[in-house]
Amino acid sequence: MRFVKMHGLGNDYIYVDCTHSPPPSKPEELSRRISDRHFGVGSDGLILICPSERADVRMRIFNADGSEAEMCGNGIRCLAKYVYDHGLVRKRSLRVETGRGVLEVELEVGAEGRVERVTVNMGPPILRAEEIPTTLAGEPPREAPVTVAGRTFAVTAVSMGNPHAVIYVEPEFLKSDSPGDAVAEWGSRLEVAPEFPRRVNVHFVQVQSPHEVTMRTWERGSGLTLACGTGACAVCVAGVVTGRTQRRLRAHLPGGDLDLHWSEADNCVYMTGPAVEVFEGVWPD
Ligand SMILES: N[C@H](CCC[C@H](N)C(=O)O)C(=O)O
Repeated sequence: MRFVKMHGLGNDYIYVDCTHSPPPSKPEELSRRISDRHFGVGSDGLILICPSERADVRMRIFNADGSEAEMCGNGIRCLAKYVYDHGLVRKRSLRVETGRGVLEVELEVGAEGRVERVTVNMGPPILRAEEIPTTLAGEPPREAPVTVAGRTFAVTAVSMGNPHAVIYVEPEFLKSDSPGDAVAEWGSRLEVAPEFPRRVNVHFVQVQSPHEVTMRTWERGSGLTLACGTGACAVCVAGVVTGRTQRRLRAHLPGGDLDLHWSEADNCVYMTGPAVEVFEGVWPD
């Protein structure tokens, strides 16, 4: 099976072009095996590029643990780059079918004729607790207490098609060495908190200014990642509903920066960032 390795700010996935060949029979199992960073290729998960009857192309995304997610922000930017650069769809405005519906994507093509940066209309945030889903109260739940292993966190919950828990922290919490990694220790516990019946992506955020944050992520189904596109969108929304940051936001993630805008005009969240193709390979069938 031919694959392409791509990443968005170091959030790396294995991409399989299924537009002219049948998809893998067991994508959940394939994602677990191919994502393993020692016994497989190594990635945060698997993304299938599929035909669509509603859009130019369809994206299916599987986390490293094999669970299928509704949406992936870094993934959709790379998928759009792939279909343009590889000549599948030579348009600079694309429509991509995802688990949360059809999304509009705008491509920025560089001097060599390849896509370098992508802007995605990620759609409106989902704020009703039962749609996130969460048992926390609020629309959305704002800085609501969630206790895991005896420690209570103030959680703002938002969905971008997939569920997100946003927690504002002091700078030292984000350091990955002092001692051990608090993001991994507490993110892994919060991921499976009973308040989130479908688990949750967990983001720890330090506010620099009303237009700038630093964040680190523990992803549902993949653990620590260098960036999370839907998570950065959720952080943009959480900042507005908690009054901590503005509708235009730059998020500094370990893998780099994303620019977010939660538009007042259409209630949609726009995300802009890079997409990189690293190498092609063949996985034994
Ligand atoms: N782990 C996520 C899917 C990947 C999202 C992330 N990589 C992004 O860039 O949005 C979930 O289970 O909802």
